[in-house]
Amino acid sequence: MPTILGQNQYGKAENRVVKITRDGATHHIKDLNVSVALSGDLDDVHLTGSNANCLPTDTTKNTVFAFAKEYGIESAEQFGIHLARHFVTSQEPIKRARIRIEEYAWERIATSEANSKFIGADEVNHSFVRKGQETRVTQITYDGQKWEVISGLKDLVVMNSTNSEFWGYIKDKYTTLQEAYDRILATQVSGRWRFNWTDDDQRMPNWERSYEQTRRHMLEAFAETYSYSLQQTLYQMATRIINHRSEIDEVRFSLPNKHHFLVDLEPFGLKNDNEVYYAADRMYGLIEATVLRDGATAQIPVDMTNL
Ligand SMILES: O=c1[nH]c(=O)c2[nH]c(=O)[nH]c2[nH]1
Repeated sequence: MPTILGQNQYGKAENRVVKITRDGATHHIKDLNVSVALSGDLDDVHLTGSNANCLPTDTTKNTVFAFAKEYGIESAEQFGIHLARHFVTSQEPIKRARIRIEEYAWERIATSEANSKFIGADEVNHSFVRKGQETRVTQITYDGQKWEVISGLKDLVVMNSTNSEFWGYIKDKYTTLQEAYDRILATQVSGRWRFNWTDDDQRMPNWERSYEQTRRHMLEAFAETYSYSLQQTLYQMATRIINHRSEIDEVRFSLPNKHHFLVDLEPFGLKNDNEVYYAADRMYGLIEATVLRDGATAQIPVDMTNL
């Protein structure tokens, strides 16, 4: 039976491009998920095996990253228009381009140190929290005598666009990782903290205020720590909470290292001066640890933060 080729389109979907613009110490982020779909005179590609009219999806991906460097990302609309026009006007067989873009918004982390020095203090300029509320969680256990309250949050995404290094690690025959002296540090925080309130006769913490302040100390520690590893940042975040919140004795974090890889733009004659990154969603390093007040015993289950 003869068949007829109907609607068809192709391209690279979900190009996760992160562009950092450095205005002195003040950094600006554009974080996009760009999907390219091209169509046109592509019958032969499907019907005969000739790829003469096929611009590789790999090329569409490279174009997204190269354009981020060459022309910047003023807005998702401007960037999409530019890409669509490029594909349609530069390749004769390509008659239509559809560019879909999701943009992830970031806000600066306002640390009290930065606020006290007014905006412009270093800490606030390169530390970001992704817009959209995290999920706040709690678990209460009562056996008729003792209470256990473990609270926390998940899906709070944060990024430092500088002040992060990673070097001096073990190198064996399988190690290919290059040492990094200025990298992006980003993670999606899942954390739990255990209250030392265990008894109806004790005064209860103000749970709402405790959450707000714990979150604030955690974010401030993330923003203010000059990091040599995500492990070190984790320890600082947890320690800051324990040092400032007397109602909390134990903190556990599960921090995926949301890797941002510098894109090699040399093949296109472009220099990538720590500006254009590929945000990988997997694989990811997963850094987990419990930090305890001196004398406290660990009770937060090891895999609780990983839910
Ligand atoms: O902060 C980091 N900790 C690691 O343990 C690690 N391992 C790795 O490859 N990159 C990183 N980064």
